[in-house]
Amino acid sequence: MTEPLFDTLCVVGPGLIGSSVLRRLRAMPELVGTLIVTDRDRDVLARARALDLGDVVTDDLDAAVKDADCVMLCVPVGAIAPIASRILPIMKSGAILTDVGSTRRSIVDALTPHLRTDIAYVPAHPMAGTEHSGPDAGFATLFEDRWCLITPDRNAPEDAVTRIGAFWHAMGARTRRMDADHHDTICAMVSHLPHLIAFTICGTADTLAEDMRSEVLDFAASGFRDFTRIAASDPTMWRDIFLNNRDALLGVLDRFSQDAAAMADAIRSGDEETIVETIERGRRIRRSLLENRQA
Ligand SMILES: NC(=O)C1=CN([C@@H]2O[C@H](COP(=O)(O)OP(=O)(O)OC[C@H]3O[C@@H](n4cnc5c(N)ncnc54)[C@H](O)[C@@H]3O)[C@@H](O)[C@H]2O)C=CC1
Ligand SMILES: O=C(O)C(=O)Cc1ccc(O)cc1
Repeated sequence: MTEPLFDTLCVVGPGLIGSSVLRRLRAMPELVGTLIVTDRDRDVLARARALDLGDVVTDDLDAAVKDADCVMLCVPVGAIAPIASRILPIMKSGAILTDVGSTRRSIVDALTPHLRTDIAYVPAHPMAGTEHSGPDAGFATLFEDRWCLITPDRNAPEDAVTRIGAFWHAMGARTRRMDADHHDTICAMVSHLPHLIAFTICGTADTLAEDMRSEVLDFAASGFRDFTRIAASDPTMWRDIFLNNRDALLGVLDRFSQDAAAMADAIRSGDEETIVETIERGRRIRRSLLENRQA
């Protein structure tokens, strides 16, 4: 039998992401010895127990983390640094601290003064999720064939980075290592801006006159429907993402606004060439995305 990757893993926050990790681990008992689950919400803990997500399910954060070989924070971005700074002093020497947060730089900056030389900080962000949240929303195949972006602290030992990589491969993901700022720029473009646009477009539809608004919903074709799926995402999670990735997000939003204004100009002036070119570029991007997925 192969050695487990971690004797004891503690998941803080068994919501969509945490419970998906735990479900997969339940199906691969050889990967981790003991699973400890903690959350600040009693209802979440009751669901975690009912779903049999952990060997130990407790509301005592300190007790949950102190003997773990790896602590994985699966809480909203704004809660990561406060929890990490509280648990770092009591974590076991040689343990790994990781989180699945959707943003990096502000967390790293807040955490750096609290880091210990004998604990490796190796965040890993799975680029997979849904608009649902909570322990019941998770599923074991969520990470299959999806990317997981690993952004290790520069003092993290290679062995710890390799372990976290192996962990996410076992979750079914492909991994890529990158630095925090690069991560934030990429995610601002591929994830945070699309969510911002989805929330905004639903708001725009909602501010239409009452009679038109109900027609928008009655006749919603796939375009608007796709936006509403994304716009159904959790407000706390996305508030934290927007505020913690402010600079990168405002940067791509600015570029997007300029491009939208250029498209408006082209429509106003009847510039067919620019309109067709812009649409064709979209089609090319969609095609190459599908080809990459098949590869
Ligand atoms: N939802 C998604 O599609 C994805 C989310 N992420 C990131 O993963 C993290 C978790 O997201 P989800 O699983 O969607 O959230 P979720 O809302 O489903 O679960 C979060 C859990 O954290 C708990 N929690 C919140 N504050 C806490 C605190 N101070 N102490 C202890 N527990 C606390 C909540 O009670 C909840 O059970 C976030 O940082 C998010 O940015 C990453 C990839 C995809
Ligand atoms: O549901 C969707 O379309 C998503 O884009 C899920 C998602 C949300 C946040 C992330 O940091 C990564 C993936």
